[in-house]
Amino acid sequence: MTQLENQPITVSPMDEFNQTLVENLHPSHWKNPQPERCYNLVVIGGGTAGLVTAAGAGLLGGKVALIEQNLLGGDCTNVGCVPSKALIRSSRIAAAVGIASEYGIPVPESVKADFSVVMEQMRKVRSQISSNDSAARFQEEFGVDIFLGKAHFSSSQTVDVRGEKLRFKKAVIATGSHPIIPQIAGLETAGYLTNETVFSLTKLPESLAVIGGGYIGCELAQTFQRLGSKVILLQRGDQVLKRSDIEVSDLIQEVFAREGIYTVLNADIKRIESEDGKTIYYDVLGIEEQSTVDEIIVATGRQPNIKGLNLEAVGVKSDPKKGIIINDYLQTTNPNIYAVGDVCMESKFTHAADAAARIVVQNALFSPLGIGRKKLSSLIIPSCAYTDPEVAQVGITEAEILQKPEKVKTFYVPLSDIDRACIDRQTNGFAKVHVRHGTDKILGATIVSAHAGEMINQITLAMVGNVGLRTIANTIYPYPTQSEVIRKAADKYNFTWLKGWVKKLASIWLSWQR
Ligand SMILES: Cc1cc2nc3c(=O)[nH]c(=O)nc-3n(C[C@H](O)[C@H](O)[C@H](O)COP(=O)(O)OP(=O)(O)OC[C@H]3O[C@@H](n4cnc5c(N)ncnc54)[C@H](O)[C@@H]3O)c2cc1C
Ligand SMILES: NC(=O)c1ccc[n+]([C@@H]2O[C@H](COP(=O)([O-])OP(=O)(O)OC[C@H]3O[C@@H](n4cnc5c(N)ncnc54)[C@H](O)[C@@H]3O)[C@@H](O)[C@H]2O)c1
Repeated sequence: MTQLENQPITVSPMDEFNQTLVENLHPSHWKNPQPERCYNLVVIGGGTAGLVTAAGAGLLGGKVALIEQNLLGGDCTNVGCVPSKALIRSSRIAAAVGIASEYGIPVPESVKADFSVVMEQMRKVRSQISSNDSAARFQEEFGVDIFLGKAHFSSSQTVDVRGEKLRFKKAVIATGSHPIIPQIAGLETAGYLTNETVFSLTKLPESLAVIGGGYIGCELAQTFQRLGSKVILLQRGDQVLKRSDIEVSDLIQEVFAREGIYTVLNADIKRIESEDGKTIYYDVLGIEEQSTVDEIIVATGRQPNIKGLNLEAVGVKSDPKKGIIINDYLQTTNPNIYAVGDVCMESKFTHAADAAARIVVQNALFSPLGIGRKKLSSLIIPSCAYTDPEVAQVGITEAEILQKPEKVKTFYVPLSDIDRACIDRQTNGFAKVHVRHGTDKILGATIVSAHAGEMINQITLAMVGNVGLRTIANTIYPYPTQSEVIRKAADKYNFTWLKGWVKKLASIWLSWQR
C-alpha cells in the first residue's frame, strides 16, 4: 500500500465501514507520543510482521515503538487475506447457488450475485476485524508506542518519523511488499487494478483480464468469474500456481475451464490498446491473439518495500527483488537490525510473518551472546491457495522429491475413495503424503480438496510434534469426514509393512489355530 505523507488516509468508498477501518488503523485524531529516551525495539511497519513483533516485545515488558505510514494491519487486513477471503466466501455461495438444482434445490437462473452488497459485506467484515489491529489496542493492551508516519534510519541508533528521532537498542524492519507492475506497452494508459485497488470496486466489471496465474491471480479470477464477470486469466509460464506440481495445476485449470474462465498459458503480453475497452494483444507460442475487457487486474508477484529507508547508511544490505538480506536468525547485515515478513522472506504469507516475528522477539531481545537463538529454517510453514478446491501444501515439494526420489515414499488417496467426499459431491482432489523411505516419518504433503486449508493442519501438527504416519493410522476419525483421506493415506503406509513379515507371521499363527 502507498500513501502520501501528511495527507489524510482514505479508503474508497468512504462509507461507515471504511470510516471505522481508518479510525481503528490510522485515526485522524492520533497524536504521536513523546518518544522514550531509548527503546528496546523500534519496529518499522505495522503489518502482521510488525504488529506481532511489537505485541510480543510489549507483552514481555519491553519499551517498544511501532511506526506505520499507512493503515495498521498492512496488506493482510486491508488489501490482502481478509478482503479476498471475504469475497471468496460470497463467491462460493454464488457457485453453490449455481449448482443447487443438482442437489434437488431448484433456483431460478435469474438469481445472481449483487456485487455492491458483496463488497459492502466485505467492507463490514474487514472493519469489524480491524479492531484487532487498532492503534488504541496496541497502545493500551500491549503498551506499544504507536507512531503514524513514514520512517527512515537517521543513524545506526535512531529512526526518524515526522521529524522525531526514536533511539533504539534493536530495530526491526517489517515494511512488507507491493505489487510488481510489468512493463507492458499501453498498460499505464489503459489503467489497471492491483490488490491495492481492487477491493475498492463498487461495480462488477462485466469482463476482466487477470494478468498472472499465481496465488492472487487464481483466487481473484475464480472469485470474479463466480460473482458474474467474464474472466480471462493470462499466465506467462506453462502452468498456473507454478509452485504446485503439474497434476495440481492441471486440476485447477480444468475446474476454471468448467466454470467458464478462459485460461491462457504461455501468454506473452505484447501491448494494450484502450479505445473501446482495453484490448490486450498477446502471443501464445508464436501465435498472436487478442482479448478486449473492461478491467485488468495485475497480479504478477511482489517486490519488497525498501525504498527511502536509508538502509545503506546503517549497513543493511538489500536486493531489489529479494529484499533485505537476512541470516537464519532474521538478522540483517547490521547485527542490531532485524527484518521479518514479506520484506525479506521467500514465504510471503501472514502465518509465516507471524511465526517469524515471534523468532525476532526471542532473538533480538532474549538471546544474550546468541544463547537460545531460534532459526527461521526450523519453521515448518504450510501454505494454502483458497481456490475451490483449495490447494494446501506443507514440507517437501514435488520438485525436491524429483531430486532424490529413492529417499521418499508417497501415499496417494483420491477423494473419490472417501465416502464423505462422494456424499458431498466434492471428489475432485486428493491427498498425497510423503514419508522418508522405510520409515513413517512425514516429510510433507499436498492436499487438494474443498477443505484442504483446514485438513493440512493435521499433517503440519504431526510434523511439528514428530508424529509418524503410523500414529495417524491409529487415530480414529469420525465417519464420514473428508479428513479421512489422511487416515486412508496412513492406512496405505500400514499395508506396506503388513504385507511383509507381519503377514507371514500372522499366517503361521493362524495356521496353528486351525
Ligand atoms: C490479495 C492478497 C491476498 C493474500 N492472501 C493471503 C492469505 O490468504 N493467507 C496468507 O497467509 N497470506 C496472504 N497474503 C499475503 C499476506 O498478506 C502477506 O504475506 C502479509 O501481509 C505480510 O505481512 P508483512 O507485515 O510482512 O507486510 P505488510 O502487510 O505489507 O505490512 C508492511 C507495513 O509496513 C508499512 N511500511 C512500509 N514502509 C514503511 C515506512 N518507511 N515507514 C512506516 N511504515 C512503512 C506499510 O504501510 C505496511 O502497512 C495475501 C496477499 C495479498 C496481496
Ligand atoms: N492464499 C494465500 O496464502 C495467498 C493469497 C494471495 C497471495 N498470497 C501471497 O502473495 C504473494 C504474491 O502473489 P502473486 O499472485 O502476485 O504472486 P505469485 O508469485 O504467486 O504469482 C505471480 C504469477 O504471475 C506470473 N507473471 C509474472 N509476470 C507476468 C506477465 N508479464 N504476464 C503474465 N504472467 C506473469 C508469474 O509467472 C507467476 O506465476 C504470493 O506469493 C503469496 O505468498 C498468498
